[in-house]
Amino acid sequence: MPVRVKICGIRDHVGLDAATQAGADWVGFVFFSRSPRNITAQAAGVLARDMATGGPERIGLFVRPTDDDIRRVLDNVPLDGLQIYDDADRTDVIRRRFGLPVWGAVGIASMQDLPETCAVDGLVIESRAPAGSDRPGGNAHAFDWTLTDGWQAPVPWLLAGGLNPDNIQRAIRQSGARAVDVSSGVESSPGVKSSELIRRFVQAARA
Ligand SMILES: O=C(O)c1ccccc1NCC(=O)[C@H](O)[C@H](O)COP(=O)(O)O
Repeated sequence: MPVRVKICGIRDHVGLDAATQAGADWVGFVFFSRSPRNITAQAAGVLARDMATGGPERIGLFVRPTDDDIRRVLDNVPLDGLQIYDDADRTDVIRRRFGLPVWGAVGIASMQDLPETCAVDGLVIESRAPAGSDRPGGNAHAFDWTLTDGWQAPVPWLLAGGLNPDNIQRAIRQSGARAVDVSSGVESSPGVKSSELIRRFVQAARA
């Protein structure tokens, strides 16, 4: 089974088309106002509805969302899953309330941070936000990939944080990941996706 790839922080057709053509498994829309990748529900709705069946699945990212935050997005955007930050206690409730698969994002600094159990459908394992960052993800910040090598993950998981076309093969080798998630590493500037970097990233991840 080839390594599965998520291209996160899609904001326009350039990024979406590049991710689709490269054969990405998922694309992510970030609903977090402090992110350079923030997208409105209206704009994400246009992109998400334009996507052909059989292409990438559509994941919505939220940081400590209220039910209303999620509902407002779902009223406009057909999503296939939710990725939740900083709200481990509520992920199970969110999952049952909205009837969609939920991934929990976990920032790790040491092996002790790797969950042994969880009430989500998937985990996004990424580095803890560096000091001074005002967002829990999308920081282009990598962690020691060997930490996950040999980890008995309770559910399928994605490796994230600081990945790019030049380090992805080493990251996969060292971490044992079978799915990966990238945002900053396929951008020409914060929030602006590069078709060429997306193509190179997916190709390298699957090589
Ligand atoms: O991208 C953001 O700005 C962001 C803001 C708040 C929560 C999550 C965010 N991004 C998540 C991702 O793009 C990925 O899941 C992951 O963090 C990889 O990011 P990067 O290190 O930029 O590749």
